[in-house]
Amino acid sequence: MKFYSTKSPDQFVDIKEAVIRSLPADNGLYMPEKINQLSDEFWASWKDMEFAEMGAAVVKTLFADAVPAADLDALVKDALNFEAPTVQLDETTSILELFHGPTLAFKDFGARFMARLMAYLTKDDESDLTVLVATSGDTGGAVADAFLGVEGTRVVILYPKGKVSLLQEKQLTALGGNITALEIDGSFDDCQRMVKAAFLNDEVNETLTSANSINISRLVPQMLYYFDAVRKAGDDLVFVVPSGNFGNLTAALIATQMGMPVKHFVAATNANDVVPQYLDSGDYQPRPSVPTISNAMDVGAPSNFARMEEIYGNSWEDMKANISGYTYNDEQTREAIRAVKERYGYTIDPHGAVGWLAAEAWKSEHPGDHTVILETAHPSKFIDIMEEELGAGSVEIPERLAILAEREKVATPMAPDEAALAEWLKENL
Ligand SMILES: N[C@@H](CCOP(=O)(O)O)C(=O)O
Repeated sequence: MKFYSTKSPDQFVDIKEAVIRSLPADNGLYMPEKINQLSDEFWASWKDMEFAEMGAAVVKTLFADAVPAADLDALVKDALNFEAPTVQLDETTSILELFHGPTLAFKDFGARFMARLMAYLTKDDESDLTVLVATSGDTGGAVADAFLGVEGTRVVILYPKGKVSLLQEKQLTALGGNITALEIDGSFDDCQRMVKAAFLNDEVNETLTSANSINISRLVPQMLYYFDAVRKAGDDLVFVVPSGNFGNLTAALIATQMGMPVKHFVAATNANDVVPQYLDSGDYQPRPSVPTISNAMDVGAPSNFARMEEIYGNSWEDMKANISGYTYNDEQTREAIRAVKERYGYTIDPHGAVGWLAAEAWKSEHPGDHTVILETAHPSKFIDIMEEELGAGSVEIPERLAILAEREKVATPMAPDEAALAEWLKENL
């Protein structure tokens, strides 16, 4: 199995180049040369397998001979040591809880697998690896946790000053060791732009690798919880995906290309609604992001839109036949947090609340459809918002997060400037 850049479909690289280099020199995104179909044998037994076993079967099919099957098997099973349970709110509404990993967000699936795959692919290399990552809230914490203490690696996290929650910030800045945080005086888009510029800068990119969803290996394990939900709840589901950089939805699209049955996808966004607007108009206009209470989705130029276009052969009509977009503001999100609690007794985080609103909107137009809302992070990560809406003490903070809350924040301030990052990398790597 080889990989090509969305901007150079005739040039191929091997898995090591795709995963470690992460961003092609032409600034496209890597895609597998071919999406392999799951076999009849898989479909005959997938419902009887353990989660990690089924996940390993899917990953082995997608990556084919790029990594020996026994090694991939071990990597996936070691990474996926937690579940993605489904909670049914009513007959047509389920929540897919993706926050049971170590940092309480869906990013743990991708980050844990990616860290293990990178270690495997570079085991014979002499030079150290610098993992550069931009975050609007959850990715940074998951990547830091996945690489913490891993010898020969250093993680450098860029996050937008004042635009992540207090507990998310502690996950980025309080671990110490091989984790360094850069606090950028700008937006997530500035962080993402600075990271991409560093990859294209030959003076600093030698040992850099990306842990954002521009890295194809981040997306692969994110397919697996969709498969799990389908095998538990049926093949006519409508997945409602709270979206920012669109890696989560892109992973689901790759899963459908491998043969996973699904009825429809709903992309739910906050005010950063570039993709829903595209789905409405056919006109893609990335623009600077605005801060919201569902901060992990504050993305104005979603990286994975290029992969989505590739999957649909640049056809707006085909994309909108499979994906519908809905968008909500903060006031509506706050109301939804209260409504879900009152109606179902369920505590939903601001990102899931945006998803719930979109699910309600979809069902008002398609009564009877079974919507599965991806709950991308644990509500305690947004404790201030949750307590404003549901009252003090309404959400318990799991111990692994509470411990970090007590630690000191350590971050280096930086201007939202590509040259400043390049200078810092030259001095510090
Ligand atoms: N939503 C993300 C932003 C980065 O997206 P990624 O999926 O490309 O890592 C976050 O929480 O940091």
